[in-house]
Amino acid sequence: MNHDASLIDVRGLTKRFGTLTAVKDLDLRVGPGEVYGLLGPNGAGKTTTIRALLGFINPTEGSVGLLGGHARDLAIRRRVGYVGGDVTLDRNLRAENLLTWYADLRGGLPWKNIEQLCERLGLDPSRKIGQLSTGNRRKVAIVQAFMHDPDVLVLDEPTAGLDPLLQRDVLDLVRSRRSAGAGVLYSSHTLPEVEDIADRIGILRRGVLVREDTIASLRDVARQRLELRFAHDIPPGLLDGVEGISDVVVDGRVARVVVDGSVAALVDRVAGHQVERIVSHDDDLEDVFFHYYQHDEDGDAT
Ligand SMILES: Nc1ncnc2c1ncn2[C@@H]1O[C@H](COP(=O)(O)OP(=O)(O)OP(=O)(O)O)[C@@H](O)[C@H]1O
Repeated sequence: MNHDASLIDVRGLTKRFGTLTAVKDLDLRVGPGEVYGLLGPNGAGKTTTIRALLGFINPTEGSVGLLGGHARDLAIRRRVGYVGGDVTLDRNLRAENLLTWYADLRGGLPWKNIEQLCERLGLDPSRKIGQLSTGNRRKVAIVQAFMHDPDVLVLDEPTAGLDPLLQRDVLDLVRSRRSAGAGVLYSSHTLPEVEDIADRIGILRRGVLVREDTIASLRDVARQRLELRFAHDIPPGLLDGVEGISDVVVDGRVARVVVDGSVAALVDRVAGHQVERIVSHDDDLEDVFFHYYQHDEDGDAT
């Protein structure tokens, strides 16, 4: 196992495509045994960062370090596992042939390792890639990324197209590598996907890392949306002036509110009014962005 302080070490990365700055002056480090969630809306620069890190494109400025070297060094590449956002695989190959090819690239691996991973994910490796469903093709990509117990994992939206059970399996695989000391860069659109697994997260917006923090701190800026369903029509004014709630919409027996912080005042107010059901939705990432940007006038990349 590697003992470098940072397994992933991006310094001052800027990538321009013509006049567009896709990533601007990005610093990002991932240490051993750490999962870093890289979040951002479409076009924020996540994939560009990853492509630069893996040496697929050259930085305009700055440097990208992997395992104390560069991804173009084959000895380093062999210790990295990568799942790309777009999985393009040769449709005529059988999954097992493709996986063997990847194993050979990495200096050969026991087929038993690959078989175990396929079993764990419920993938039949004798099928042709072209005959597999989108989710099963993604499993092939996941098997090749994890088959060699990599010291660094770079995962660009790895669970897109997978059902929730498989998403959980993938997260378990990530956890096992983390326990073994690997560093993981995990890009996603959504906070819920990474919040259970990431140790730290960074939010990219228009190529700029506008926030880097632990999940707990980030959650502080997320608000909670509640839907309360009453047994009877809601009395007029019932939800007026409740501390910490806003955006109140009352429609017959249903009220929708946004809660900032504690729900105590709201619960006190509706006590005795026969609330039958309360459904809670945490803010999704876009809402967190929105909320966050209200306090971040300088977070623009351009
Ligand atoms: N090869 C390229 N040539 C020109 N522009 C590019 C190229 N690659 C990316 N871009 C632009 O750079 C910006 C960042 O794109 P990138 O794919 O890194 O975002 P992303 O955060 O991964 O988005 P998504 O979540 O949609 O995959 C976008 O505006 C995109 O159009």
